[in-house]
Amino acid sequence: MARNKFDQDEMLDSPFRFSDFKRIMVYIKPYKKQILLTLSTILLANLALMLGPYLTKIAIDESIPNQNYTQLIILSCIFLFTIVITGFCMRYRIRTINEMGQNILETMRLDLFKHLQKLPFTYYDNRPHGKILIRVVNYINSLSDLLSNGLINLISDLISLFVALGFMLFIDYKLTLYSLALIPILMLVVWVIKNAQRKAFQRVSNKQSNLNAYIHESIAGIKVTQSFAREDENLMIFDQVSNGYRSSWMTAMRYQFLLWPSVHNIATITTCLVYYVGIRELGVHVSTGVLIAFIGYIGNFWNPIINIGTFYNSLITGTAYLERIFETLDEKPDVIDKTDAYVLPNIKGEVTFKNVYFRYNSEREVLKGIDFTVQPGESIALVGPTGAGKSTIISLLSRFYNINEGEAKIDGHNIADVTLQSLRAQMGVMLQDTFIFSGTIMDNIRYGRLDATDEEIIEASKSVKAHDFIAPLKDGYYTEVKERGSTLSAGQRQLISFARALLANPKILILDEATSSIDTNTEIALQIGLNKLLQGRTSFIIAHRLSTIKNANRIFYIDQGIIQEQGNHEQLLELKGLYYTLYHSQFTFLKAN
Ligand SMILES: Nc1ncnc2c1ncn2[C@@H]1O[C@H](COP(=O)(O)OP(=O)(O)OP(=O)(O)O)[C@@H](O)[C@H]1O
Repeated sequence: MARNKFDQDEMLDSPFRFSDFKRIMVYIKPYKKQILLTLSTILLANLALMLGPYLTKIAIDESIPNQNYTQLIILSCIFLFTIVITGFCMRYRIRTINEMGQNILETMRLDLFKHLQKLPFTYYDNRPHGKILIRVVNYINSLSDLLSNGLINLISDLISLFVALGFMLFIDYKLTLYSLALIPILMLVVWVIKNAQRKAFQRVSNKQSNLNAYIHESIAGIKVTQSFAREDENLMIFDQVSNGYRSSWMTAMRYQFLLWPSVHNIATITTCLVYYVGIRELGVHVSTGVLIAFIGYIGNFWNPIINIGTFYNSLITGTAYLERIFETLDEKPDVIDKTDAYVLPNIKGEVTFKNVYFRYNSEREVLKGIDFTVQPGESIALVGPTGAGKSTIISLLSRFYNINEGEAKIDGHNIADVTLQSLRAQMGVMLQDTFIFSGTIMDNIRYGRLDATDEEIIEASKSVKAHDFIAPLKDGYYTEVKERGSTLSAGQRQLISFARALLANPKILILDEATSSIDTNTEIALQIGLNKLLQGRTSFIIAHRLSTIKNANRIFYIDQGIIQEQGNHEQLLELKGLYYTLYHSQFTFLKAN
């Protein structure tokens, strides 16, 4: 899959089908009891509310003409009682519905986050992170109304509608038929605009996602933007993306507002029709009380229909978000445990790659037949030009991606056959882009081994020379660092990640450009600690600095996805091949500087 960009609409893998509402039921099911209870209170409130016009009819047609004041007082008391009941029911309903809605959203958000944590690197490689973020935060929040109020309101409105209809039929069935005369027209309007409205909201969700992706990317790259004074250019791009969102929204609203006036106009025309017929028949077939009560019921009949129209609109909007949420949940993690995966026993650290081929996407082979065996405790330096495939080799060893052909084994266990957890738990990995999380320095080092004591953390930090800069800080190891470690220098971030990788006491240590931003003096000191630490561990070190490379037991010179040369420093120099050229070009460069 080609990488999606902020200005590219995402294609939907499978559009939302209305049968997918069954999936939502999974989230709603645990609240069956609350829903039933809420619906009962709604029914009670409706019955109480509907009694009002009927009481008015009795008062007008019987109590007032007969001057029956006792009956009038009783009717007033019953009316008052119905108002109190309605009030209590409404209060219960609002509280329960909101609580339930938020619980449903929380579960959904949790499921989504849980799933995102399992998705492979390829998923994140292929789309802007802003487009993932918007699904967990905005899209889920946008469903709030639909899943809480929306659904209950729909049922409640349907109840109101049928209760009102029942009362209307009971009072005068002819007037009731007049009230329903224009319903088919309303249904026709909904049917005609349905598809266009749905497409319009899919577009809105896409444009909103694009906007989010651009904002996310712009914030992440703000330092580069300001360094290159690209603000005006970026503002123009932002304006375009934002304008795309605005116009998609306006189009969607146009469809939405087609429905609203249709419902309102039909409601008004129907009420006029009932007035017209009612007044014409007044005194013949229809009494004043019946007409007044009927007009009351017409309101109670059309209000739910108007509300259902609103629900329908939010359903269409919500569907555009739901299909994106379900799409993410349906994304199959391809790097997963096999059904019969077993726990990798404690390893010694022998690593074998057998004829490994790999490509990130179908276009180009990045590794072409990588073959090697590394003995436990051996340290391997991977060198070679940029883009040669060095990081890819170590990504495969941690099984961040699945190998396309060939196999990788640790102590004879194929890494594809063991559980990911047991595999990764025995490796200390320090990737090229060191990541620092918000929290204290202590939290950051402890990240990979939560049960590590403070002493162990300090010891690991001392080994990698991180202690030297942490100790003098005002709060030492408890110094708060910001997200991505923006308050630390690049070298300091590397030292923290280094300590983090070591703390796990791994049998296999993977260091990708671990020391590239560390000054030479610190690196020399670090090297002494590192040599000690590497003893008894298998290590793969990607480095461009010769000092780090020279100390390795073996050096693999990688180019174009192939191990072109291997051996120790002296052997490779004697070979007078690619490594020799690299060494001499660096050496000459260093001397010249
Ligand atoms: N996530 C990815 N998706 C697609 N292609 C990738 C991805 N990561 C790397 N590549 C491509 O694979 C090739 C090998 O990349 P790799 O990162 O392994 O190189 P490297 O030898 O570690 O380079 P460097 O020394 O610059 O870090 C490169 O051509 C790169 O463009």
